[in-house]
Amino acid sequence: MEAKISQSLQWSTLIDSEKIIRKPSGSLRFSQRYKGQQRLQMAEYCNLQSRKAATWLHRPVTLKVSCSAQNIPASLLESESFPASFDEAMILKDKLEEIEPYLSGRCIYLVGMMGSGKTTVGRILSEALGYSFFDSDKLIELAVGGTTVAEIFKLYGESFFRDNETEVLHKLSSNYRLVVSTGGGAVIRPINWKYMQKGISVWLDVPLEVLARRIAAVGTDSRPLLTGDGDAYAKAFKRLSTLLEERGEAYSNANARVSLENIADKLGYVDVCNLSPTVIAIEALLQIEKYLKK
Ligand SMILES: Nc1ncnc2c1ncn2[C@@H]1O[C@H](COP(=O)(O)OP(=O)(O)O)[C@@H](O)[C@H]1O
Ligand SMILES: O=C(O)C1=C[C@@H](OP(=O)(O)O)[C@@H](O)[C@H](O)C1
Repeated sequence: MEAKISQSLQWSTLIDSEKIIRKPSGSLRFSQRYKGQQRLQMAEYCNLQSRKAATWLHRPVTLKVSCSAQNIPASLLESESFPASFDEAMILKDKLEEIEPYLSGRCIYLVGMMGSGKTTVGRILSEALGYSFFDSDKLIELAVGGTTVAEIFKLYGESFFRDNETEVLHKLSSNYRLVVSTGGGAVIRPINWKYMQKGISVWLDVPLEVLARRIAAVGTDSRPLLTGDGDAYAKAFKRLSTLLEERGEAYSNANARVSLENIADKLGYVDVCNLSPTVIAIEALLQIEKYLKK
């Protein structure tokens, strides 16, 4: 595992606050899981960061979302905050500074299965970039007079929902500096890709068991394609696996892929559930950078 991490120097920049504790003296204490070469890489990285950001306080950092965009109702501008650890937020900002000039204001579209974290990670990215955040489902709900996604499916059917989804993506595509969390099924229509191609698409690739666990935890009421009787986890898992079979190829059209399994592997984690949304956002930026430099 250590060999893998030392091979990938860029991963020394992914620092989990659970593993590194900053002492009041400014020195760093590592958990038992970090050894040898890994510790050296992280210490180097942290020292560099400390010099760069000497005025930062050692406390959780809240990245605030700031929003404004053309043709989009003010009521839909998101204002939620998401707390990140000091180290994670610092690394995210640092990476952003590097790649922002190459983005040239292009929108970022997050695609992926239901529960993959498009909304959670999207908010973090938008806030750090100073971009506006939009959840396409919310825009569809507004377009249908405030009707929820679940009600739209029930009252008008899926194809009506999909037509509205396409229309929303069309409208969004004329904007700049947006991060958009798309619905899990947006990838199935080629026309939607045509609109998303004006920006950069990022696939959040999350193992099925994790998706099912997250969805079972919050319930399936707001996700009409997953509703039904029985155990919430088993039901979500079964339905999601069918959907993933149908859509797997479509997701891989995205410009960048963020695989939680790859991140966990590179960081030496056994369980992908230990990956914070900010760490996932950092990996998204690394993959966007890779795409931009191709
Ligand atoms: N990295 C993460 N670790 C733990 N829980 C997460 C993570 N990312 C998202 N979640 C949780 O999973 C659920 C679905 O996330 P969400 O961002 O709404 O996904 P999507 O927009 O892709 O449907 C939410 O309850 C959210 O809090
Ligand atoms: O996968 C899908 O087909 C859907 C995903 C949902 O969005 P999230 O991915 O944000 O849950 C929502 O658009 C609708 O329930 C259909």
